[in-house]
Amino acid sequence: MRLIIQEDASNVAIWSANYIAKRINDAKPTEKRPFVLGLPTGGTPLGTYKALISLHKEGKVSFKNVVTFNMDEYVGIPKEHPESYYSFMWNNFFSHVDVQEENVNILNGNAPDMKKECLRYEKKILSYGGIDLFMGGVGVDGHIAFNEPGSSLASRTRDKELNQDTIVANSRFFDNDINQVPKKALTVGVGTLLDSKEIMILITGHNKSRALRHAVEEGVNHMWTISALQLHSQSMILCDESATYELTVGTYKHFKDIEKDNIAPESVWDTNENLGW
Ligand SMILES: N[C@@H]1[C@@H](O)[C@H](O)[C@@H](COP(=O)(O)O)O[C@@H]1O
Repeated sequence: MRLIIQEDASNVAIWSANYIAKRINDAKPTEKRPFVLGLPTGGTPLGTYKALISLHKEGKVSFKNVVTFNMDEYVGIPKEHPESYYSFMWNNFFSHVDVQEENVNILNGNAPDMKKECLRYEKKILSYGGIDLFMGGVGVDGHIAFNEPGSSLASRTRDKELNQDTIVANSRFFDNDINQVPKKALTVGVGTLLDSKEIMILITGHNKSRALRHAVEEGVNHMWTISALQLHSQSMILCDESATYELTVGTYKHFKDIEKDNIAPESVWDTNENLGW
C-alpha cells in the first residue's frame, strides 16, 4: 500500500484530482471502452470535486467517456432530498462537468426489492469489466463506504444498518438531529471495492488519525474495514499531516522517504491559482 502524505486538505484535493485526471487521460477512454470511476460522498472529497471541475473547465480532462459508480446511498429518503447522495453528487460534481447522465450509476435507496437492486449494481459493474479506479473516504471508526465495523471483508453490495457513531457523525447534514438521519443504506461491499483495479482513499483531519493508524500499522481486521486495503495490490492512501498524529515516527518517516519523489503525479497541473488556494 502507498501512503502519500500532503501538507493539508487542499493539497490532498489537488493531488487526488490531478491523479484522477491523469488516469482518465492516460486511458484514452472511448464510448466503447470508457474509464470506470468509483466515487464517494462526504466532506472529504469535496475539494477533489472542486479541483476536478476546475481541471475540466481548463480543458484538461473530460468525463464524456467516463462511467461512474457511487459507493453508497441512504435508504428511505427520496432521491431529490438535499442530503441524498444522488443530490450530493449532482450538486457538487456531475452538474459541473460533461459526464453523461446515462453513465452515472448510483444505488437506488428506494428500490422495491433491495436485494435485486444490489445484484443489479454488481452485475452492471461487471458489465464494464470492473472499476478502474475507486476513490473513497473513511469514517472515524474506519468504515469504508458504509461497511461498518464487523462487516465481512468479502462482502458484496447490500443493505446495511448504520451504527450509532455514523448516525451521529452524519447528523451534521441533517440539522444535527439524529432522528432525521436514515438508519440504513445500500453500499458496495468490501469485496466489491477490493475487486477494483486501483483504490485511492482520502483521509484528512485529526479525527481520522485512529482510522489511518489502523489502516496502515495494524493488521487486517473486520472491525476497521479500511484495513482491507492491505490486501489490494494497487491501493493508496492520500492523507494530510493532521491525519498522521497517531502514526509512529518510524512509519511517518518511512512513507515520507519512499514517496519523496512522488509528491505529485508526473504531469501535475498547477491548479492552485484557479482554485484560489
Ligand atoms: N458513507 C460515507 C463514507 O463514504 C464517507 O467516507 C464517510 C466519511 O465522510 P466525511 O468525508 O464527511 O468525513 O461518511 C459516510 O459514512
